[in-house]
Amino acid sequence: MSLNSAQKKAIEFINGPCLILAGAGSGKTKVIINKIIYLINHCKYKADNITAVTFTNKSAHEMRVRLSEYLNVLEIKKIIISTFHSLGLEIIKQEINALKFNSNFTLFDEKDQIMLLKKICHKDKNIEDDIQSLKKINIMISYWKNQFYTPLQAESLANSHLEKKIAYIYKKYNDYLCESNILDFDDLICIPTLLLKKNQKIQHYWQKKISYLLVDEYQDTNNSQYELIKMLTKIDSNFTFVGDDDQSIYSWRGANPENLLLLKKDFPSLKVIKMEHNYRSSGRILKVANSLISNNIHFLKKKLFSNLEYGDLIKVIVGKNEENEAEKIAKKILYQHAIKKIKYQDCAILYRGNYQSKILEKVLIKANIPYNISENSSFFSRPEIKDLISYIRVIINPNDNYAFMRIINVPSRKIGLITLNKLIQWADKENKSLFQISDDIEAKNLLTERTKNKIKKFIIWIKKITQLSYLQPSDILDIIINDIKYEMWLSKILKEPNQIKNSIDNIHTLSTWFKNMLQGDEFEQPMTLSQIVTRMTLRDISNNIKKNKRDKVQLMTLHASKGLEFPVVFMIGMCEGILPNHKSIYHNNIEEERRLTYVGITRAKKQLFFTYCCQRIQYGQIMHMSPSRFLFELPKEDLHWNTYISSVKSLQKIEKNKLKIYHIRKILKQYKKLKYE
Ligand SMILES: Nc1ncnc2c1ncn2[C@@H]1O[C@H](COP(=O)(O)OP(=O)(O)OP(=O)(O)O)[C@@H](O)[C@H]1O
Repeated sequence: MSLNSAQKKAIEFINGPCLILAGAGSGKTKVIINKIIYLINHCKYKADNITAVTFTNKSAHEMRVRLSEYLNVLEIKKIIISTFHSLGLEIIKQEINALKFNSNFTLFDEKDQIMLLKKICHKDKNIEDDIQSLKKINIMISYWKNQFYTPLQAESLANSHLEKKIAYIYKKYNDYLCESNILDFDDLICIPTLLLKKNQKIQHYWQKKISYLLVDEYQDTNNSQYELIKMLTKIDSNFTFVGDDDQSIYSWRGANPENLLLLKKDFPSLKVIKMEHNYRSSGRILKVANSLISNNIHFLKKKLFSNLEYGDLIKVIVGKNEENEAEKIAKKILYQHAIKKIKYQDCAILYRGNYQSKILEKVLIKANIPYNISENSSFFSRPEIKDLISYIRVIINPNDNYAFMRIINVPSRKIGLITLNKLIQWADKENKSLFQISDDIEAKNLLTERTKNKIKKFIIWIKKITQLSYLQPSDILDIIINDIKYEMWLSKILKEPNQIKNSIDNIHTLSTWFKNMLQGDEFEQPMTLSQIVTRMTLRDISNNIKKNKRDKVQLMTLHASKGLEFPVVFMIGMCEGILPNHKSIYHNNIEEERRLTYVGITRAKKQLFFTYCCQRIQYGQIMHMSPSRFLFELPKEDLHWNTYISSVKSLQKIEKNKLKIYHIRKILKQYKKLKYE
């Protein structure tokens, strides 16, 4: 596959800062891969001086795999290919001596953060401590951190009494993290950025080490990530950032598409190269996508074009209610599969929010259509994995209170909440960790001898495991699982045999990952236990679980579909209040919703369907829905608004014509299970 002239230009421009404005499906992955190869083979860059930053761990992995077709494994291992967070972690680890904390720090994920905030807020009667309020506080703290505001600065900038209160919670939260030698995700960017700002020697070292920086999905960088980029580069550095302002869909996570414009200001010699040739979608799909996105304000103009065939009309399917909408989608898929011989796996159903998948799943099961749902929650959110990782966290850092709290009575050691509360109070009062308090439990009079013995037994066991550090990490994990009889515990607390099986499978998967990571593979160096756990907390493992390869329809949110492509795409719930959603309508943030719709449309290669329903049940009430405003922004001549076209009738016609194919009969049976008009 040869490169087009814009792609060539993008690869061969080396001397100076470069921004590639890459439209959807224009081959940006191909360009980044080829640029790395070009840097090494033609420009004599050393592999260990090249750093490529990707948006997810999954894309980092894919990049390594694709590079392995062209470079030798040793060379690939030398290139830093990671997310911003992993890069930050790398800098922290290497520069630990210049920082205030110990090298045995552990990482807090969102659930740990919420638990800590709950504890802090619980003491304050004026602050709500329900999960939604805690999440909002967490977002606020994260926002302040990413703006590099200290709790004091946050307090002085606070506009309301509530914000002042949250700034105070922020201080408590930060103090706790510092005392316990714990970092959260935002720290992984902010700490190295501040360090590089403060310490010129360290900054020069990293600027020299990363003599060529590539950043993918640049439009999704937030303020602190941009600051980190600036610390790692000089005004005339050689770098390539690839982005598409039309695919910026993470403003709710702090992403700032205006960072694209800032680049020109901060790096005046910036060369902007546009890639507008789309290799993915039919001409009609591209026309519709261009037409939609032209309603957004653009600072950097680009217009995608395609040389592929113009393609079929885009269908708008209308259901009476949600179930009927789902049934119509199911029928279309069965029709595509049976008549047009399209594989299930080539069909994707995209939606705005996970809540939309429920009825869809129900109908797909009913219609016997195999499907694969993209799990938004990471593998590490599963309770059994959380438990085991917490065990490892305590073994690495016994003072990690949240991990300690999670495991003290899992499996049950008959150490109840009352005892735990007493331990927490003592720990607070004496400014010690729960482990330290428990280690000194003999001195506490308020507990019975029996309870003390249970705690002592637990502490002795932790100490015993801590001393096994000479063993392989996977063996340590196996010992933990055996010692605590974890599988037996799961079988006891989980009622459904399926659930038990899944959980046990997950534990085995974790154990296998430990073994693999310990040995290293062609892309990764072997790791220590501490490195594995830190990496695992960082990694969105759900992306790396080997997906069942069977032929299945793909269900996922529009956000999760970014970067993917499918021959047939169904965009469902195309109505006001869903896409755009209520919140964006209320906050007048329609442009981001339009970009999200654009991302969805540009996933489709050959066929695109929009669906919506006239009535939905919301909060127990029937709501009358109107079609999404975005549908009216598309060229009329390219849409076919369907009142029901009976795919069943066409199937029956084929039957009548004596095309007695077993396959079609089977599909007809499936059809009949569904209600239809
Ligand atoms: N020069 C080329 N000739 C033919 N096909 C190409 C060329 N460049 C890229 N492609 C193909 O175009 C498709 C889209 O490429 P890719 O997935 O890299 O796009 P992208 O820019 O990352 O898209 P998006 O941002 O929408 O995810 C791929 O199937 C790729 O193989």
